[in-house]
Formats: sequence, structure tokens, C-alpha cells
Amino acid sequence: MTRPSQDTGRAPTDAETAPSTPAPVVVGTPGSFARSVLDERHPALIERVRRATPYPPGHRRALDALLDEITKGTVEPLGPAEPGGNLWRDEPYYGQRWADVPFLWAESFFYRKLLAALRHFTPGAWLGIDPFAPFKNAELAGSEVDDELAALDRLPHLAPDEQDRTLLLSSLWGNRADLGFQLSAGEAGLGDRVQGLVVDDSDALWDILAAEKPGEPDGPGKVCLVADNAGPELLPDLVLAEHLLATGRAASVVLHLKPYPYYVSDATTTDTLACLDRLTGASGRAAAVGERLRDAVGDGRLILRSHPFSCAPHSYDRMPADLREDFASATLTVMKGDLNYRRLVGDRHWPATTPFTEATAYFPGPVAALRTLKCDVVTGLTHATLAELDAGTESWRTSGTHALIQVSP
Ligand SMILES: O=P(O)(O)OC[C@@]1(O)O[C@H](CO)[C@@H](O)[C@@H]1O
Repeated sequence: MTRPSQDTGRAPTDAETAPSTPAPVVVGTPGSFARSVLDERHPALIERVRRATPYPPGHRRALDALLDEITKGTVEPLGPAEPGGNLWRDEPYYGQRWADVPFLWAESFFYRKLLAALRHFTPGAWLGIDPFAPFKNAELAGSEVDDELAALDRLPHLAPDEQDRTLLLSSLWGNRADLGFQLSAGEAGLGDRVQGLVVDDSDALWDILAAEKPGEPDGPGKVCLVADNAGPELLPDLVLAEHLLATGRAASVVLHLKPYPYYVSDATTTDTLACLDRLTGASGRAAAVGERLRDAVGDGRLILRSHPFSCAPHSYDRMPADLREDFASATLTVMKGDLNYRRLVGDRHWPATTPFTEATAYFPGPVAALRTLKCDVVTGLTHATLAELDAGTESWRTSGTHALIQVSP
């Protein structure tokens, strides 16, 4: 029954009764981005994983079964003996077609099932083995990383505000180093970066982080940096973290990592230690930054945290109290990457001009998003920017050629 409005006694309009948040993105029909991830990216990934490591017959059969399930079957729960499987027991999607469940949930569960197939959590010889390590290691060892590290030697020749901007943009564009996304790009490779950002709130970001603020004699506070991909993304994130510490923008940085391998390239503690080794094993400024980061871990100014919610199939509006407390007590939380963006604003069909501040209103403190655009979800665009983007290349939302820096103070 339609209830009359309390103020006027009249029946509410459609707009007044409409839910304030749009519908979640579901995997959906062929042709959608979400469906292409399930139909193309995940099967290709299973094949890559199978080829990268000499898995024994049981593992290979389990990979076959997973491929079969995601391409032909319905969502099946984890096996009864799977360690930690109880965390996934009460999910509402078992027995449904993969195409019919929320995209965010489907992807997360796919990665969890992949780890189960490879006995990642099962005591024994394969416990804790990262199936994505061969890709991550090759990328970290690559000559492109050598070039990026060598470029750090030029940094002191820049003015301080240019140093800030260079390191911020390097962390932002590092987000293209995402092997899942590169799998979808295929042989054509990644398109060129577009000059300029679709939203650039970097001034607001630096204002929040200003080293000396009138009326705040306590000095800098804590910055939470919610990491995304390992290797070529995590390196500039770590360099940025060191810059925030060295320039007095942060007294401490909490680096949020994944507790286990996830979304192919997502950074774990192991990946972070590998990056520190890569830095200290370089020469010049990169090595010095690496040493300072090691010291910062040692004296508690760089804190590595891996909360289980970092691999949860939910948006951050469902974060548990201890994580909320961490973000609430930070001067700024910086969310890196596309998946964190989806989880921050909610993986929903937002009109692209919905204010970012509105979509993140629940967040317990100032929050910034640094992200290259690799999925359909976006908020905070002006009508003019949206019109311009829609008039240009069709795939601006998903091609990783566009990027944004958004801040909700
Ligand atoms: O979070 P990241 O590494 O920037 O990107 C993750 C991603 O590659 O995976 C998802 C689809 O599988 C999308 O959110 C995006 O395309």
C-alpha cells in the first residue's frame, strides 16, 4: 500500500519512494563487463595458473571441476572439510546460476574456490603457496621496474610540490599493474593513458595531509593506505608512504594488505617484503628509500595489517568495528585501485554524476580514492565530463586508460 507523506498527507511520488541506493551490479547477460570477467577472464586465469606451477593430479582435477562449475554449473558451496569454510556457509547464493549473483560476490567466491582447489588453506605440502606468485615474481623482476626505480634519482631535482605530484601520480597509474585486467586486455595490450584525470581532487588530499595545520599542535597523524596490486603498483605506493613519513604528512602509515592471495595480483605481506628487497637491492635513491622503509617497519611507523575483511565479498559499508575504528582514527584513508573503489562506493549502478561524497557518506573519516577506471562503476563526474567521455572512446569506463583522484573530506 502507498503510504501518504507525513508532511503533506499526499501520496509520495516515485522519486520519493525510490530506494536511495541503486541496484547492485550482477554478473548478468553476455556482453556486460561483469559477465566477460566470469566467462573469459576467470577461465583464462585457471589455464594460466595450471601452466605456471606443476600441480599434482588432485589439484588439476579440482581446477577442471572449478572450470566446469563456473562455465556450466550453479554456485556450489566449499567442501565440508575446507579450512575456514564456515565463514562462507551462510551465503545466500548457493544453487543459483553464477550469472544471477552479485558481481562482487561472484568474483570473491571464485578466488576463494580457486584457493580451495589448490589446497592453499589445507595443512600439507601446498599450504600457503600463492598460485599467482610466478606472475608476481616475473613482474617484479622486470626491466620496467628497473626503469621506475632509477627514475627516483631525478626526484630531488624537482620542486617540493612537483615531488608530491609525481609520487602521487606514480602511485595512481601504478594501478594499471593488475594482471587480471591485463589478461582481459589480451595481446592488444593496454591502451595509452589519457592525459589529465577525469576527477582530480589532489589539492584536497594534500590539504588534509598538510604537515602543519593551524590549531593542531599535535602534529601529523596516521594515514591508512589500503593497497591493491603487488609489484609495480605496490612499489610506488611504498615510495609514497615513505614520502608522507619523511615530509611530516604522516606520523605513521598503516598499509592494509590482503591476508591471502586474491584477484591475481593483490598485495600480501610476502609481496610487500619482496618489494622492500627489490628497493634495497637497487641503487641510488631507491635503495635509500628501501632502507628507510625497513627502518619504519622496524620502529612501528609503517604498520602492515591484513584484516580478513580485505578479502570479503562486501562493500566497506559492512566493515567490522575494528576496521572502522582504524579508518576513523586516520587523518586520511587512501583506497587504491578499482576493486577497492567498487567496495568503497558500493558495486552498484550509480549514475556517474552521483557525488562521491554521497556514495561514501557512511565512511568513518576522510577518504581518498586513487584508481584507474577498469569497471563500469564510477561516481563524482561532472555532467560536462561525462558528456565528453561518452562522446569519445566507448570503453573509457573499463579500459584502464582513464584515472581519477577523489576525496571526501
Ligand atoms: O582492483 P584493481 O586491481 O584495480 O582491478 C581489479 C579488476 O581488474 O578486477 C575487477 C574485475 O575482475 C575490476 O574491479 C577490475 O577490472
